[in-house]
Amino acid sequence: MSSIPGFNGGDNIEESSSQPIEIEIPYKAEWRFEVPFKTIMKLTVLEGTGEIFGTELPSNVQVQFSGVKYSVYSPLPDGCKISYFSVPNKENYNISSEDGEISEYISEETPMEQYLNLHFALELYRQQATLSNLNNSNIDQQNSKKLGPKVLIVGNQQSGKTTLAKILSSYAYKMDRVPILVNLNPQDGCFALPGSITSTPISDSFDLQSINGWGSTLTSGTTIHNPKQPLVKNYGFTKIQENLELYKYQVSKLGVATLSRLEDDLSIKNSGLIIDTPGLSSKDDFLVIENIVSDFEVDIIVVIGNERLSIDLRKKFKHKLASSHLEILKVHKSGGVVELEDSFIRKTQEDTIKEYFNGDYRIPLSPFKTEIELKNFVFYKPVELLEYMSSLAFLPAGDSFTPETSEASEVKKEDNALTKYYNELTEKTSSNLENSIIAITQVSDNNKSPRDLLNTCVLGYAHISKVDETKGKAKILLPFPGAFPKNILISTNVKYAE
Ligand SMILES: Nc1ncnc2c1ncn2[C@@H]1O[C@H](COP(=O)(O)OP(=O)(O)OP(=O)(O)O)[C@@H](O)[C@H]1O
Repeated sequence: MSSIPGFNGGDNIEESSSQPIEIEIPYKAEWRFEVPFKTIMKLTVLEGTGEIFGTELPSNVQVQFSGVKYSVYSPLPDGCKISYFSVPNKENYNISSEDGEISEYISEETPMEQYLNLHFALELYRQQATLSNLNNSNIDQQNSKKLGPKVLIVGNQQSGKTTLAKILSSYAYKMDRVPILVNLNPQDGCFALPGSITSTPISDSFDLQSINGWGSTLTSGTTIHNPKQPLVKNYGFTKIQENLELYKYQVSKLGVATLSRLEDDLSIKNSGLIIDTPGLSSKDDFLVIENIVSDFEVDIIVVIGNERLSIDLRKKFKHKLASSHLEILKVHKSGGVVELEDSFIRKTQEDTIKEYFNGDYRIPLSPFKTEIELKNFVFYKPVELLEYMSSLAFLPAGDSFTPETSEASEVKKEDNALTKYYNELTEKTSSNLENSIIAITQVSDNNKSPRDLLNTCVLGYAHISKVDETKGKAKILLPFPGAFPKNILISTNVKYAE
């Protein structure tokens, strides 16, 4: 690994841009680089073709990155020549835990060819689906696959799952497909904010320069890239263990909605799904994997670099494998995958939230600040399951088994349906609300049906920056101007300070 000559550590921030460096990336090799948050790398492809996780970089156009660990792959025999230099990122210059140097190296050992072969195998299934949907009346209904492949990517934490999901969806898009990318890792904000799970038809290339490299969300104003229309379910935490029941519930609802989206649109139907997951690799996680397989009618599981997991999954799903309802494939983990520190993940989450409200250097947005009267709004909060379990421990023995008459018990059952998922916030205090990301649901605030609240999608997000308990008011930030909808709001456990 080398560092950039000429980068002087910030003694003179204004003048410390480095000398440009040119790199020749040989055919089928990748140039891996890490840019700290306190540095901006400005990169230009001078000759040939270079792609970052399947998305081609424009030729002779400068792009910039900060706080990323990426690689430029050279897919064509002409190779790829790039030039880059760095400047300090003044916004992040005070991060003391990292040094400002870019690290980089060229690797010829990359699994990209294997990933490309996997893409072509998936493309064959897409062609079959396309053909069978063209001739739908004449073909043997039983044997023809009418949907594109529904691919689930699993593996250890930080094994390159998201990267593979990016590569497969980018390559599919390049072949004029519109796969739905499903993100089931609430740690990432994929066309939404962290704390959500999403499914998004990919009808455009990813915007590499945006945070996480996905692209714009549906916020205000025009955007450089065609904004995607994600289906967003709120989970409210960034780790699935915090309320596994709520997570599984939301995954299953997202599955239903995604499969019906698939049926609605022929090009999506032919293209199928690519599902990214959080690290699910131990036997305890098998139930979650099993749920996802059935919720999304998965027909291909791709295991990244974990032989034991792929063997265990084969045992688990032996009936589905025997009846050809499922295939399990194993691919190599890339040597370029980096283990991310918690502080890096947290900073990326903060930047995702910031970009949602404020845009980026290309299109700055002007978020809308307003004040609301708390008593006019209904807030719920996702339950931390551990908290819920300990509250149950205080119940007098036998209470929950008291028999009840049918009508009253139905009403109670409906009320109870929510208790392990969401609680209504009766005290709208600063400790409950300040610095929280608020998910705006589609449910109007006079609808108190627990099921509707559980089944709703997220319309958008707001941020509460200040709560004045004495006045009963809160300062709120919205990505768009206009009246704040009187819908039920969910105060998530995702925190952000402006
Ligand atoms: N070939 C590569 N070269 C350089 N960096 C890479 C490469 N592949 C992946 N990375 C980086 O490694 C980090 C981890 O990869 P990724 O997010 O794909 O893993 P993951 O399995 O999805 O992680 P998680 O379990 O946290 O969801 C990311 O910052 C990613 O950009």
